[in-house]
Amino acid sequence: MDLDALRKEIDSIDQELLERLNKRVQLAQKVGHYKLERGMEVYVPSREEEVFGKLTANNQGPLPAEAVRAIYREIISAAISLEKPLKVAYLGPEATYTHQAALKNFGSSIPFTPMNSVPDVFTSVCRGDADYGVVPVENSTQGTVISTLDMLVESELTIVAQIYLKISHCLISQSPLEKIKSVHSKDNALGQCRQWLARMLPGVELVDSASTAASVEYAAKNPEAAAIASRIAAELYKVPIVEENVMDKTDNVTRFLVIGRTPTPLLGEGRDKTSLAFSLHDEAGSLLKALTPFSSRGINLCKIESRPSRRKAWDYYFYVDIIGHQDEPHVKEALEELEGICPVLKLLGSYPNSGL
Ligand SMILES: C=C(O[C@@H]1C=C(C(=O)O)C=C[C@H]1O)C(=O)O
Repeated sequence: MDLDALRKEIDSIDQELLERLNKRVQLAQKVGHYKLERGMEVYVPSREEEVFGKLTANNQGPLPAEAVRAIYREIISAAISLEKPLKVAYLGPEATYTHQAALKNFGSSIPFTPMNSVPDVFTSVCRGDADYGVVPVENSTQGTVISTLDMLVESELTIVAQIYLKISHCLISQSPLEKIKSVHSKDNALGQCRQWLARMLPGVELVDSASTAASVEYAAKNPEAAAIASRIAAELYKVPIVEENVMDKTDNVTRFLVIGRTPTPLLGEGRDKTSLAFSLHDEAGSLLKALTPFSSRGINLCKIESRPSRRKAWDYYFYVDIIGHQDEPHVKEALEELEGICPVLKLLGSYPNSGL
């Protein structure tokens, strides 16, 4: 085999690819002008999903589907940044899992701004300081991020996309296991490692922090403290990893939401999800009545949970995710019917049911 000849061929393909990529980006810029002139959003998650879907369906290999998606994520990220400089706020500081989710969704050409709390992310998008926000919403082991659900009902923003991220926690500290006096992390992350902590560090104080990355910053300054966070956070804040994979379940996944001001257009073919919240009258059968508009139309419910409404004691909001888009006639009809049944109904957004 002639190594030089193979490399020459690679160089020539790279040149071709680069020319084609620049051509592609120029077309995206034209689309960008069209959208900006009409006040349309530049970032369109449903169109991106269509692009990813076509590419992975037509992919002949040997590139695996995830690699095709990752490559195109970066191409589209660069295209968007040439259409309009987008600003994305996320639950920071740098190197939180939310930061990693933001990168997975928007690619590395988009500038990200860390915020101190979930409500601050919402405020930043509401005020127009950021175009989009990224927040965690639920973890497969530990459940809901309450502040996100509360903010979704309170704010006028809409969910425009979702992101799933595999979460592998590390115990991070300057001290070995036997010298650790306290373990710090976000409450949801501590919960994901509860059994491991009870087994390996019984009796050690567990302290809630604003974020996983903030707990590593704390462990950098306090030698007897440990943090639970990602490998990336340990590397960024230069604190040693004492133990990897300290979460109780290895298939530990967190779902994040991208929030924005304008709804995402329909993708279709059962590939959309809609999130909503409603309250009920205090009477027998009211939950059954509220779910019938969906079941009678064959609309699949993929999540339901309840939280205190904060309006009055023992009044609840039910958070429901359904398969379908609010612009589809059968979903629209179900929502209209539901409006007549529930004292409060709030649509939280329709968006592509993807992001894996
Ligand atoms: C070019 C567009 O704008 C953005 C860039 C896309 C792309 O590069 O394929 C796809 C969707 C949008 O987020 C578009 O809307 O088609």
